[in-house]
Formats: sequence, structure tokens, C-alpha cells
Amino acid sequence: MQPPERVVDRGIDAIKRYFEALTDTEAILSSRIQVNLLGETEAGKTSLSLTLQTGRPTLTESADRTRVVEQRTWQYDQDIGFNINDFGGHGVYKIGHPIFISKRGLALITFALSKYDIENKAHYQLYIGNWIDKVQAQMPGIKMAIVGTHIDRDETYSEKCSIIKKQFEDHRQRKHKWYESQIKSIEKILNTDGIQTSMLQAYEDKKSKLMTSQHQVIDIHDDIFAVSSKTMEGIEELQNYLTTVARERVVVLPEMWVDAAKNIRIKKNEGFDNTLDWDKTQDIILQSASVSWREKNTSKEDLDLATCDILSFLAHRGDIIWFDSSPTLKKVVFHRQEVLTNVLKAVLNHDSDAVRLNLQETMRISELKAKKIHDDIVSRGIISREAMDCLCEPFSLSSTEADVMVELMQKLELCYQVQENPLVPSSISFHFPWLLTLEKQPELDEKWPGKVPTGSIQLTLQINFPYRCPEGIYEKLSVRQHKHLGLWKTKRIDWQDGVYAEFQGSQMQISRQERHQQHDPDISATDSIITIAVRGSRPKLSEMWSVLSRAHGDLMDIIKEDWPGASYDKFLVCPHCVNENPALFPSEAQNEGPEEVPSTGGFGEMAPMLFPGEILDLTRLPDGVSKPRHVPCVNTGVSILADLVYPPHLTMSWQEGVHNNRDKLKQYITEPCLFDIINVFIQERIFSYRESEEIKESPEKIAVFLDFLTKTPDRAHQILCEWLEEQGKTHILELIQ
Ligand SMILES: Nc1nc2c(ncn2[C@@H]2O[C@H](COP(=O)(O)OP(=O)(O)OP(=O)(O)O)[C@@H](O)[C@H]2O)c(=O)[nH]1
Repeated sequence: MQPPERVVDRGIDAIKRYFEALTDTEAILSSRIQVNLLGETEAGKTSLSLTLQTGRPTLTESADRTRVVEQRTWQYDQDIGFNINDFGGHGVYKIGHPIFISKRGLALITFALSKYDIENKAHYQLYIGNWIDKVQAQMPGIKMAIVGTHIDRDETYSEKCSIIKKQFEDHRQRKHKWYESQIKSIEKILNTDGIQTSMLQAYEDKKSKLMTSQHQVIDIHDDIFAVSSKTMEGIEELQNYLTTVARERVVVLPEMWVDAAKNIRIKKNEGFDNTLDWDKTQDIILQSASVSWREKNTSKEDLDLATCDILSFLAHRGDIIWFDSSPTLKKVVFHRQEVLTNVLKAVLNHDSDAVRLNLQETMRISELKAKKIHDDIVSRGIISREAMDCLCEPFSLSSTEADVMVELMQKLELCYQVQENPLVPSSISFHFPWLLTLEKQPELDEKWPGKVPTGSIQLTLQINFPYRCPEGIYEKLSVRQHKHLGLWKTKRIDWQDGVYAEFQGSQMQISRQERHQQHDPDISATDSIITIAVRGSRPKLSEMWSVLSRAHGDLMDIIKEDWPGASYDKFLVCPHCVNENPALFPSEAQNEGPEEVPSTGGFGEMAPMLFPGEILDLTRLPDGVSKPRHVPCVNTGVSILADLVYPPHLTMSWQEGVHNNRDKLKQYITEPCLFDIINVFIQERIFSYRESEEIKESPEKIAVFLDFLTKTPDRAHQILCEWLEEQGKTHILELIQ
């Protein structure tokens, strides 16, 4: 209760300021809970939100599918209030939730009981299951409840609710079982005799991650609330639940904080300003403070700190949207969330005709130019600064607000900024992967052919998301690559489901695929796969690993930030299998249509060998485990060089290998063989004549040769390996490789 969690998160100074504020103003018991109404269209969300707000039966005339989020408040009593977020069916909700939903809020999964057909198994997944999975993945631990509306239209609602409860229990069990089967399959691998000790840690990490997720409680209220916004039946039970939760979460706040929140709400209801700037916000805070507080906190710094304390608390609770992550964003408070959603909706509009209309209405430009701008937006996902201003025009944003919106879109990683013409500083445009509809361009078949070109190697990481990829992960990953690629914009090619990029010495392709799984004919689930592949030549291997590890790190960070509860599995695909079987990575044409695949992410009949992707998380191998030089490909029995499966810091370098096998090499390399090698090295200008003589004249010829060898560049090692292979001296090759 005291101090609130958010204050504690901000550290000891914030706690001190909180208690100081309490000495100057009264302590108020307060609870304001954010209630998020989620669900399919026509679920009855708006009617329920209005009914809760007014306390009277209220029905909307019809559903409003264009709404992103509408906010209402319901004041239960002096201490307890609710901020209700009523989410609509507009596509922007996909990115909207993390901005609008507070982890401390409540999510009500709403559906119309009258439409729910218990005979139709797909209904559970559509109306309830998918929503639970989504919320759970995005905000693990958030309190949830299921609410069935329209009971006045359904006499059998109570029997239906008992069946839905059972379906919900099955859903919980299914999730549990999925984790269990994944854990079992790892345990099976762990119990296999031949498992590489170096691989053990990666499998153990994978298992423990799965076990944590499995035990994550789905905090959902056991009963299903059945309500009618027409007759008010069941509304009281729902209200009681909400107020009980609110009472459990009462906190003690300084009166000035409560007053500041109230005054911000008044500004919101007045609806004059799109946003509150820093000065206006501080005026509100000063108005809310007592004389004694004002006398004690006279400096600008005192007021700035108090402003941040209060805004941070209110943003965490879901009263306002405020980001303190950049100096520009910090200065603006989004107290009317609809302003932000409307701008996002205008910019991220997938309706091509609406975009065209908007451009024609607001821009005084030729039809030809409008067409080009329109095509850029709807197919290439590119919005010029000029077009951005015009899309925002209907909202009468000030220039600061427009700048803030643009910065916010970049901060949220909805887009990245590109200067299209290096000579024209104003030729700025914003690239939104969300808007891309372009198919893969044919020129990419040349740059990235289906089969790995001779002389190249491919490192491949696959991340499999069972039951659909959480929305926006791929797009955000694509945007995040810009910070590594920024300077080489021309080397990046984007299409709807992928991005190709060229780095110095290597190429990368990130792509996504969807695969339908038909475990149960009634429940069609879709698995998603994000593949990060890097190609290059062997000498560039270490750079290739850096590129792969960086993209992997980006993806893991995004999952941690936005979808901490998402289930996924990651694998490093055996480079040998990739090389042998280009069909493992089907071209776009082959991607069409549903395809049945095993949940391990296999590829039809011949599944590639998959190594645990957790290898990429290892910073070092466990104590006592020596770095591997080779790993077996179980599929083919071929021995693969470990540096194709492990990042360089985890593998044994060839020099370490030579050192470790020194005694055996001294035994196997005969004098004539040594002389032949020396000749090759002289021809290749690796050894000088003097060096070769030094070796030949030494009583410990082989030992001296090996010492010389480990000091030579990698090229010498490569030449030696090739020569040994040509000569069929595989017993030496294996020790040296
Ligand atoms: N009889 C009856 N009709 C309801 C009830 N709740 C909503 N409706 C009607 O169902 C339709 C959809 O209701 P809304 O509240 O707009 O649904 P929504 O979930 O907000 O819909 P979207 O805007 O598409 O997200 C409207 O015609 C409402 O009048 C209810 O409990 N009983």
C-alpha cells in the first residue's frame, strides 16, 4: 500500500520524495484500476463499458469497427475508480495494446454468449482462446476474466457457461501438455548416450525456460461472468468483482497526486488540447500542491522531479500515456489517448482507398504525385515527411506535436527514418514494415539463390512460435535492423515477409513463414517461423556469427520487451543439411497454402538436424567441458566442424586443436610426409627457406614444425587441410582440422 510499487521501482530518492509529499499534503487511499475490454467485434464491449460508466442499461446502436480504443471512466466511490479501455476492431489494435494496456490493469475477454455455438469447436478459440493466449503472451501475470454478454438473448446461457468453463479448462490443460511434451523431448535428448557434453548446457537452459513458462499461472477468474447490458442482469456481480480487485490494490497517495490526476482528467474531458506540454503539466501539478509543499520545493529541479514522479505513476496506472525514454517525448503528455490512436490509425491505415482519399483531400498536389505517394505507402510502406504531415493534417497537430508523433513512431519501432537522397537533407522518409505489401522481388533470386552457392556457407537460426507469431515481432525486428544497416541503406531490400541485407563480406536474410497445423480438424492452428540466415565464405565465418548473434539478440530483446510470455522454440539448423538440401528453405512459390509440419519445425520427410538455439545464449561452456572441434550431424552421420554450429568463442580454434593433439600428431606425421608439407608451404610462400631449414635440421622436427604451424595465418591451415585431403591422409586431417 505504501509506497506504491511504481514509486519503489524508481528508487530510493523517489521513495524519499513520496514520503516528503505525504508530510505536506494529506494521505489519500486511492485505487484506480485500468479495465481493458478485449474481444471480437460485436462482442458488446462498448455497451458494457457505457453500462458500467453510467450505471444504467445502455446499448450502442451498432458496432463501431473503426474504433481503436475509447476511454471512459467509472467512479465507484471517492476512493475507487476505473479507467475503462474499450478496444475496437481496427487493425491498429495490434500494435496498440502494449501502448495502452498497463500490466497492472485488468483484461476482460468479452464475447456475445448469444452468438457462441458450443457445437462449433472453433468458437472457443476465436472468441476466447486466442485472446487469452495473446494477452498472456504479452502481459504474463495480468489479471483476466471472461465476460459473456447478450444473456437477455439467450435462455440457455447458464448451461453454455458451464460448457465454456470446461473448454477453458481444456485450453489450460492443452497449454500445460504442450509444455510437458516439449520438456519430455528435451529430456529424451538429454538421456541420449552420444550427446555432446558441450551441448548439454544449451539443452538444460532450454528445459528450464520451458519449465518456468509451464508454471506461469494463468491468472484468470474461475467463473465466467454472464451479463446483459440491456437488462443489467449479471452486471452487479461483475461490478463486485471489479471493486474487490480495486480494494485489494488500494494504495496511499499524497493528496497532491490525487488532485493532479483529477485535474488532468478534467483537461481530458474538456478536450481542448491534443496533448499537455511540460509547462501546462507543471501548472496543473503546482495548482494541486499545498502551499507548504510549494514553499519547500522552489527550484526548477524539485518541480521537474515531482512532475516525473507523478507522471510515471499515472502512466503506469494507465491514466495517461507518457514516455520518459527520450528528452523530446518526455515533454509531452498524452492525456487524451484517442489523439494518439487516431494519428496511428491514419498513418497505419491498410485501407488503400482511404489513404488515397485522405491524400487527395489534404494535399494540394498533382494527381501524378499523389499516386506516387500513395503507391509508396501502400506497397513499399514508405511515407515521406510531406505525406506524413498530410496524413496528420486532420488532427490539427502543432509542429511540436507532429515532431513528437514522428519520434514516438520511431521509438515504438513502427518505422525507421531514411534520408532518401544524401544531397537533399529534407528528403526524409519513414519506412513502415507494417505497411509493406510488396512481394519478393525477382532480383533477390540472384542475390540469394535457393541453393547455397558453392564456396559459401549458411548459418541458419529458426524461431518457431507455436500457434501464430505474436503480432509485430517480425516488423519490429525488421525496424531494429536499421540501426546496423543505416549507413548502407542501399544494401537492404524489403518485401512483405522478409528483408535481405548485405554487410561487408556477408549477406543476411530474415524471413517469416506461416504453417497451418491440423492436429484437430476443428481447430486450425497456425505456427509461425522466423528464420534468420547468414551467408558468406569460410574466412568470413567469424563476422557471419556476429551478424547472426546480433539479429538473434535483437529478436530476444523484442520478445522480452513486448511478449515476455510468448512460447517459442529456437534451433540452429545443421549447416550440412542446409547445404545438402535446398528444399529445406522453400521459395515463396512453395510457401503458398497450408502445409503439415512436425512441431519441431521439421520440413516434410527429410527433417534437418536441429541443434538447440540456446547455444547462442551461452557465453561460455560449463566448467570442465572442453570446446568441441567437431559435432556429428545425426541425420547423415557426417562430422561437421563445430564452428559452423557454435559461435567462435565456444569452439576450439584449429591452433588449440593442434596443441591438444600434439602427441598424436608427432606420432602420425612421418618425416617424408613432413618434408612434403614443408615443400608445399615453401611453394605457397608460407615458410621461408631459412624457416624450412630450421625445421629440417632440428632433432625435434615435428614439434618445431607444429610450433611454426600454429603461428602461421589461417590460410596456411586451410592449405594444409586441403593437401592432406588430396593425399588421403585423413587420420592426420582429423587431428589438425
Ligand atoms: N440484447 C443485447 N444487445 C447487446 C448487448 N450488448 C451489446 N448489444 C448489441 O450488440 C451490438 C454490438 O454491441 P457493441 O457494444 O457495439 O459491441 P462492440 O464489442 O463494442 O463492437 P465493436 O465496436 O465491433 O468492437 C449492438 O447492436 C448492441 O446494441 C446485450 O447485452 N444485449
